[in-house]
Amino acid sequence: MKLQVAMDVLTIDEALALAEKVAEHVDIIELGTPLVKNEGLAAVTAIKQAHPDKVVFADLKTMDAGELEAELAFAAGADLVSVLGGADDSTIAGAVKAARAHNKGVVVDLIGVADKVTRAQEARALGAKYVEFHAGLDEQAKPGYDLSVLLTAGEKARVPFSVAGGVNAATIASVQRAGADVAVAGGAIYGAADPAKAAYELKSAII
Ligand SMILES: O=C([C@H](O)CO)[C@H](O)[C@H](O)COP(=O)(O)O
Repeated sequence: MKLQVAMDVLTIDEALALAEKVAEHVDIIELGTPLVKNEGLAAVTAIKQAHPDKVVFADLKTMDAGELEAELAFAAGADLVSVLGGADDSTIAGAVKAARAHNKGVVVDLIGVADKVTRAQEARALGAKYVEFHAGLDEQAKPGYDLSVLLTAGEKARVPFSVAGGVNAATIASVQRAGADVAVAGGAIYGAADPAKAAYELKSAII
């Protein structure tokens, strides 16, 4: 299982500083949606230039104009882009078309999708490299939030998948047991007193 750091910081300088600290411990560096909205695709270019050996994930959460948005991000240096599972099939297919033209990939993010298992299988059939079983920051903040719901759905879908939703040192082993291909950790890394140590510990917990 790979480890992805989700950089939910707001500036290119903060992102470069964080990536510098954690890159050696992670496989995939994600530019969080707030960062891309705040700084634009220049943030993607800056991170890819600083870390050309890492897979760079632009968390665009595209909902429309799939081919155009994906094309822009791949041209800026992204290796992976996210499209929302709630988008029309044609939006996912458009992003996949752009990905194939660049030999890159599309991750379909199932945040907010009610039937995640069915949509995961549909997204995969549309050409997604993998799907993300994801509970966003707002959903995580609700009382009774439970990561295991995502893990159960991921196991059931039988497609390549990542898991994002407050993954931390206490839960990453369960993410791997569920069969995830990628564990995504944001707050557990960028919110730690020592992000490098946190990333190292998460990576070390992966067998
Ligand atoms: O995608 C995310 C969220 O929608 C804000 O952009 C997060 O990066 C993702 O949830 C992972 O972060 P944590 O939940 O803090 O691990």
